Order: sequence, then C-alpha cells, then structure tokens
Amino acid sequence: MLEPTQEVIKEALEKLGFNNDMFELLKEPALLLEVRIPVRMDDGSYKVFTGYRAQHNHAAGPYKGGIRFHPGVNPDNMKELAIWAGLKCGVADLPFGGGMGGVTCDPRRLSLGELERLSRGYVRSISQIAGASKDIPGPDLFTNSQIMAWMMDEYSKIKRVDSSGFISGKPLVLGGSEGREKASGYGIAICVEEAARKKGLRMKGSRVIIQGFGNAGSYLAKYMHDAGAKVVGVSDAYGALYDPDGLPIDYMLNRRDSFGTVTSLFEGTITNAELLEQDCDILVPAAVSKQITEQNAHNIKASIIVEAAGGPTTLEATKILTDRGILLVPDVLAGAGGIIASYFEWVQNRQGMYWPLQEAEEKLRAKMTGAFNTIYKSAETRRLDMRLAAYMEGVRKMAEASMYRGWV
Ligand SMILES: NC(=O)c1ccc[n+]([C@@H]2O[C@H](COP(=O)([O-])OP(=O)(O)OC[C@H]3O[C@@H](n4cnc5c(N)ncnc54)[C@H](O)[C@@H]3O)[C@@H](O)[C@H]2O)c1
Repeated sequence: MLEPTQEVIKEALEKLGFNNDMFELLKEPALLLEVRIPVRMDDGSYKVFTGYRAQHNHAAGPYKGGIRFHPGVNPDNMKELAIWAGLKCGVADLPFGGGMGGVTCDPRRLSLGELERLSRGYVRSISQIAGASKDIPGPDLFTNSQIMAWMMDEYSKIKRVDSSGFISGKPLVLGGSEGREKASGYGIAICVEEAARKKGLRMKGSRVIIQGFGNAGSYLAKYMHDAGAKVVGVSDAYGALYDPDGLPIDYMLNRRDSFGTVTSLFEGTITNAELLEQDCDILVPAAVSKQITEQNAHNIKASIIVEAAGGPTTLEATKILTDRGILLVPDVLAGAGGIIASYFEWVQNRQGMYWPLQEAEEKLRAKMTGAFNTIYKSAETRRLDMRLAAYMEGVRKMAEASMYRGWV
C-alpha cells in the first residue's frame, strides 16, 4: 500500500541529491504504536478496541496529524497517512513532522458516553509519546471538536498541567482557532482558484465536477457556486448527477444527509465512473482513493484536476494526464489546509493570544497560495508534474533537518 508514495519520495530525494540512506530513513514512519483500549459499554460489558499512532520523522519539529475513528483504520493506512501529513508539513513549510492516529471502530454505533470513554482511553494509551512538543494530534474522519475536548481534558489530568497545545481542533472556548473547521475545504477551494488562474480560467462560469458530497465535496460545491462557477456534476457512494446547465446546489446542500448522500433526491443518475468522464473545466475527486487510473485517464475532459481526497489518482494516470497537458494539483498540496490551521491553533495556544477569523483566514490564504505558487513554479522550471514537485518540497525540510542532526 505504501509503494506508490515511496516511489515518489524516492524520486523526489534523488532529484534533491540525497542518497539511498535518506530514502531508507524516510520511506516508513519511525514508529507505529499499536494499543488495546478497553471500554466499558453502556450495557455493562467491556469491549477492547485497537488503536494506533504512527510517527514519521521529527527532525524538523514535533509530529502533527489527525486521529481517525473509522472501521477501516489499520496499520498500513496509519503509516501512509502519517507520511502524507509529513509531506503536507513540508509543502506548507510548517515546523512539524508527520503523525497519524486512529481507532478501528464505527463511532456511529457508539453512544455518546461510549465515545467519550473510548476517546479518553485512546489518550491514556498514547500519552507517553504525545504532547505539545512531541506529537500534536487533531481531528480527522469521524472525530470532531467534542472528541478533541475530551482528549485534551484527559491529557491535562494525566500530566496535571494545562495542555491546550497538546491537541488541535478544539472548541473555541478551549483554545480552538477561528476558521479551523472550514480550513480543509477552504484550502482546497484556494487551490482550485489558483489553478484556474494559471490556466486562464475565470471562476465565473467555469464548469466544475465534484466526486463526493461529504464535508469536503459539499463545502467546495457551495464555495464554487457562490464564486459563480457552474457545478455541473456531483456524486456520492450510490451514483452521480450531471447537468450541463448546472445543478441546484443550494437545494442539494439543504437536503443531503449527514453521510453526504444526495443522489437519492433525483431520478436519472449516472455512475461515478461515467461522471469522471463528463465534460467540464475542473474536476475535483473528493471521495475515495484510486478513482482516476490508466483505464480512464485518457477520457478525462477537465483541464484542471484538484485532488481533494487522499490518493484519488494513480501514478500511471498522473503521467497520462500530465502528458495530456492537464494541470493536476496533488493531494499533499490541496489537502494541506487542515494541518496549516492546526499549526495556527498550536501557535496561538503557545502565545496565549487569539486571532480573529479574518486574520486566521488571511494567514491561511497566504500560506496556501505561497505553497501553491512555489510548487507550480518548481514544476514549470524543472518540467515536472506537480505531484513530484510537491513531494520534493515535502521531503526537503525533513531530509535536510535529518542530515544536520547527523541521522544519516
Ligand atoms: N473533511 C474535509 O474537510 C476534508 C478536507 C480535505 C480532504 N478531505 C478528504 O476528502 C475525502 C472525503 O472526505 P469527507 O470528509 O468529505 O468525507 P465524508 O465521509 O464526509 O464524505 C464522503 C463522500 O464521498 C462519497 N463516497 C463514498 N464512497 C464513494 C465512492 N466509492 N465513490 C464515490 N463517492 C463515494 C460519500 O457518499 C460522501 O458523499 C477524504 O479522502 C478526505 O481525507 C476531507
């Protein structure tokens, strides 16, 4: 599962002039902790959950990355997500290394009390390796600000000290940052705008297809709609909708369910595979991995693809798309908004001074556009695709820091 990511890391390190020892150091996380978490269930029985924390490389600063509560959490995806978090930190020039944690569970089947006990149990299990100067977790799939609050409280009890800087994504009254919840989606939207600008496309009237209508996809659909773009295609896990005249986004936003299901509201759906090949200017895969492959890459009509989901395009497809002149903004860049906002929260916790929403958004926009333009320019100058250029930026700092420390 790690192979495609490792392949690009290897190429990026070679292009930067590092030898194979550096690749050996960075190709896997430095640590993968697996823990067993006993939780008392509401009926009095006990259930033991399995949790993880992966830490990639901390040469440039403490680890930073989300906590996911999901049935699909396993050691392999924890490792991959920790590496991606590290790459995002490098891309955005943050003083962090990558981390990722999670518990294999279905939080939709847990009561609030069970969820709280699981959250606190997870923190007790990883508390030795976490902390504001060691490893700073944050929210991810199926975790939210309430879960972050329980975790921060548990950590504070264990350490007997105020620990707001231990975790990000907290409620505002506990040291959260303005704009944190929308930051991931906002970061993707900024990348769409920047990519459109490079291609000479105006947002107004541009035709956009978004695969997935969950948190990421629906936020983006609203943002694009408000910016005057025409959202012509949208999908969920059950099918897809396409209308060249534009879809009724406000209606869909009001009626989608909490899992991002929206196609059940309409008749005449098409498949997800068909949607990806429909006519449009901008395609945003915002659902699951491996959607654009060598099978369909030749048939994509968009001139811009922005990877909102993690790993939606295979490496073979990336090559085909690049050869066809399609601008592909990679996931480690487009998905960096959340980790940047988490960094801002950590900075404010350390300073004890909090920024208003406008300031937080301006700082996020500056970081995202800066990262986008650095990588775009590097790709152009070196004649690389943006994925390789982003990986070069992503590994540069951790590799240099590891070298200065004398690790390899
Ligand atoms: N939530 C965010 O702000 C955010 C930010 C950046 C990146 N992402 C990434 O975007 C992706 C989606 O995240 P989310 O938070 O929106 O998830 P979500 O669970 O809220 O929504 C997922 C959406 O994808 C659809 N979907 C599920 N399986 C599908 C399939 N096989 N084919 C097509 N559609 C399918 C679902 O029906 C739903 O509409 C993930 O890869 C995530 O890591 C999310």
